[in-house]
Amino acid sequence: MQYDVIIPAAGSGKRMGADRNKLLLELSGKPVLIHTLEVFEKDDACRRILLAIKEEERQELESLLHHYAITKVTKLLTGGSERQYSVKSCLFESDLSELVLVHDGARPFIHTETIHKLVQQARVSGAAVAGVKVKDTLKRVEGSTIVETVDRESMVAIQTPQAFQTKLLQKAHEVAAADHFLGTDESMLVERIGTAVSVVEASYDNIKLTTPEDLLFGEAILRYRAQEG
Ligand SMILES: Nc1ccn([C@@H]2O[C@H](COP(=O)(O)OP(=O)(O)OP(=O)(O)O)[C@@H](O)[C@H]2O)c(=O)n1
Ligand SMILES: C[C@](O)(CO)[C@H](O)COP(=O)(O)O
Repeated sequence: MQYDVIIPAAGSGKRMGADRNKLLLELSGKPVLIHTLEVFEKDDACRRILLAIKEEERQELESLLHHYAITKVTKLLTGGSERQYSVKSCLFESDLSELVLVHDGARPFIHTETIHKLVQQARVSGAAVAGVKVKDTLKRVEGSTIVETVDRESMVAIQTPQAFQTKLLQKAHEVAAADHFLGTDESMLVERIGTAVSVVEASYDNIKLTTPEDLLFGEAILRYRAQEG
């Protein structure tokens, strides 16, 4: 089944501590965002990519898209001050596919296999998100004091992509806006309107490049994949 993907890329990367949007930093000589876009460019099931950007980066991004022959980005939309607003800026475009994925520009290592599992699941149940089992022991704290140990068997660490029937995600965003609710992912918005969201097991290497050491992990993932072919 074909899908459209919304890629929020309008952040500033404060936790990365670089002097520019972290998506423009290079991994193995190529901007992070291009690594992410290439996954969807190569996936035949992806019909088009809607990119939320910062206006001041429009020119630079347009020339990168041209240079790396990314043809599926049909529109660069102006993002917002929060990730949720950036996603929303793309979500009400005309002629969206029945199924829409949201994927962070900052997660360049997503596997096509995971994308297809999500599409398949969302087609059946309406909403499916990528996640992995938690590996660490989890504790709830107050200040620096442990209050309890959380049962990790029932915990997953949620990633993107997150796949939804488009009308469902549009409704979830409209309700969130009316309630002035701000979430850290799309699933939260869908959960709060009472729709069940399925989790599809993804990969530990689908990391989000967030803090400086993630760039080292990212280089290692690319080296490993190059060796593996
Ligand atoms: N106002 C925002 C904030 C974030 N994003 C995007 O959402 C994704 C995930 O966000 P995050 O990793 O938090 O990126 P930043 O907001 O850039 O990082 P930070 O919170 O450290 O500033 C990134 O692709 C980022 O570009 C966005 O489109 N618009
Ligand atoms: C959407 C997300 O990637 C799921 O793990 C994550 O919540 C985004 O985090 P952010 O740092 O709040 O943008």
